[in-house]
Amino acid sequence: MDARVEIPGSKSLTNRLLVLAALAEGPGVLRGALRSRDADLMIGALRSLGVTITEGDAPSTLHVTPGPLTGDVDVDCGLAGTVMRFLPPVAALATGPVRFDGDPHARVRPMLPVLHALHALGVEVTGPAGAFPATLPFTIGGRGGLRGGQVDVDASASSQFVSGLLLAAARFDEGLSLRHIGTTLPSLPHIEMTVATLREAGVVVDDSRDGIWVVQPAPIAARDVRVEPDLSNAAPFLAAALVAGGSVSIPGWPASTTQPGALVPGLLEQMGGTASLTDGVLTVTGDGTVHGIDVDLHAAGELAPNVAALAALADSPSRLRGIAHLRGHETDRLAALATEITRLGGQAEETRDGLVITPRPLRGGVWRTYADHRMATSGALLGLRVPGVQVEDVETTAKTLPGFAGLWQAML
Ligand SMILES: O=C(O)C1=C[C@@H](OP(=O)(O)O)[C@@H](O)[C@H](O)C1
Ligand SMILES: C=C(OP(=O)(O)O)C(=O)O
Repeated sequence: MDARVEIPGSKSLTNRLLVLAALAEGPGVLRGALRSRDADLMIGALRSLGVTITEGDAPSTLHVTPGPLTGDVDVDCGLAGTVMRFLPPVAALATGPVRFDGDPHARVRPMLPVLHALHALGVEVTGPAGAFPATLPFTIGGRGGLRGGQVDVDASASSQFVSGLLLAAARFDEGLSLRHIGTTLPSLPHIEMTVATLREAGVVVDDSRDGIWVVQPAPIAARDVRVEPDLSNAAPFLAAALVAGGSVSIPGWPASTTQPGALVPGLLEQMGGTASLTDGVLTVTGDGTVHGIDVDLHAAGELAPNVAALAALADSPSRLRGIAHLRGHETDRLAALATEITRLGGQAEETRDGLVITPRPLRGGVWRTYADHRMATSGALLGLRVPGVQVEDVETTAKTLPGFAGLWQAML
């Protein structure tokens, strides 16, 4: 292979910057924004809350004009963790009830810690039949503002509980002092991304103590910002260079970033490739050799499905650790990966906090995707090596990368 692939904007940055633009003190612009199911659900929800969002010269240019946040609206979260975890604190600022729901599987993704935190901060949170909700669906009783203060959150199931509260916190009267009280904390780079985007918008955040974040109340600056490409979505393309042999280049690779996808080049080097960054173009080269890996992915769990697919094609066993929280992702990713790798003749076992994968000769068959975009891209990787792999519902990649199948085809 010798391919160059342009990757659209980062989901995590797009949905943070949309929330901050919606809460800002004036109109702002996002350039290079992702347009995908998750981003469009965020746009739709913010519009229904009273924010004006229009396209500029391209669909990826978004003009955001904040307005008074109005309630008595329904928010469809789809399967987007960023929508279901980032918007309830915003809804608390709206003037009326905001009803949240989503896809069938979204109804089992963990929500309780963020709902508990809002309740502790004085927000009315109700579930069906009046019970306190642990998952979607639920209703946030917006009162047009929130005092804020101190709150404890167990974020061991998802960093997004912390990010969501921090993103809205500058708009609370007293800001927020948030303490994580769980034993583990996944995806720390995503919390650092939240802190960085807040600081770039002029908000003062103190993160000098482990597990404690203090956000000062302040106006959020209106800005004109460019979104980096989604480095986690670059992962399957770069990994393809190892599986098929050859080179894959991604232009627009940032020199420094808070995206956990920054770990991709190093991971692929450990697994047998070489990586170089020249003039903003990241190139990974492989010769068809894939080595097994023993890796703790708690900081970058969203890379685990692609790493697991590579591991199933490797010349030695692999162990993926630190990713128990993947059981609460789009699907139970540990179960899904173990089941699907086994279905193709491989050997993959779940551990308490990850997977052990022992390479075996694989055969073709249907690779089920469980509505999970990263299961789909993982199946595509296996199909580069194993004849007859059929990826079920490849369009599920539209969650963060519509057009994945076309980009993949063009790469080959
Ligand atoms: O804040 C974010 O943008 C994300 C945080 C992470 O969530 P978890 O901490 O729940 O893994 C990550 O897996 C997800 O893809 C995106
Ligand atoms: C976990 C993921 O998504 P979400 O933002 O829905 O949590 C992911 O994209 O891998």
